[in-house]
Amino acid sequence: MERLTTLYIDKESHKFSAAHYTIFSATERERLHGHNYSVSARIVAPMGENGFSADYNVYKTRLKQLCDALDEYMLLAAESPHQSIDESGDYYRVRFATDEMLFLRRDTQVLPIRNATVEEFSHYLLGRLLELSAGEDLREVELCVASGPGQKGCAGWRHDTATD
Ligand SMILES: Nc1nc2c(c(=O)[nH]1)N=C([C@H](O)[C@H](O)COP(=O)(O)OP(=O)(O)OP(=O)(O)O)CN2
Repeated sequence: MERLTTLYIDKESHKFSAAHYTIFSATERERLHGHNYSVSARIVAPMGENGFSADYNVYKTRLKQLCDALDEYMLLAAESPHQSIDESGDYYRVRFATDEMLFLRRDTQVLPIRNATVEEFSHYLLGRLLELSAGEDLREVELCVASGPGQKGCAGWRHDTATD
């Protein structure tokens, strides 16, 4: 029987501070505000002969890199059905219901997500982590994003054995 191991990576340094607003409907959104988000991961991989599975330092480095790419930005959801985002010189011009908002482009990340929520951030970051980990023998990855203590969203991936 194959031996599998689960690695948990939950480091205080895996965090990003960002501004956002959650969109609830075509006419309702939160006010702009910020969170200190923290990112953690669970990785299932086969045990090697020498009692070592996947090198967690590799995944720590990647998670840090992903957090740094979002740190101290305004995060906008490009795929929201309720807002439009256009480039206007140095700014992104965002239209939501009757609101028009300008954000400096250099302070802003426009992400391929439908809402600026912990669940969408977790799916986005999981996708990015899997891209960085392509070709590695991983069986499951779960990535969680917390907007504060006690509230988080997680996205999961499982190796598709049908394609082996
Ligand atoms: N399913 C989700 N629901 C909500 C999300 C989310 O990402 N996914 N996000 C928010 C808000 O952006 C944000 O979390 C504000 O939350 P709130 O609980 O009001 O404030 P705090 O984070 O400061 O938490 P406290 O419990 O008040 O300390 C809302 N919903």
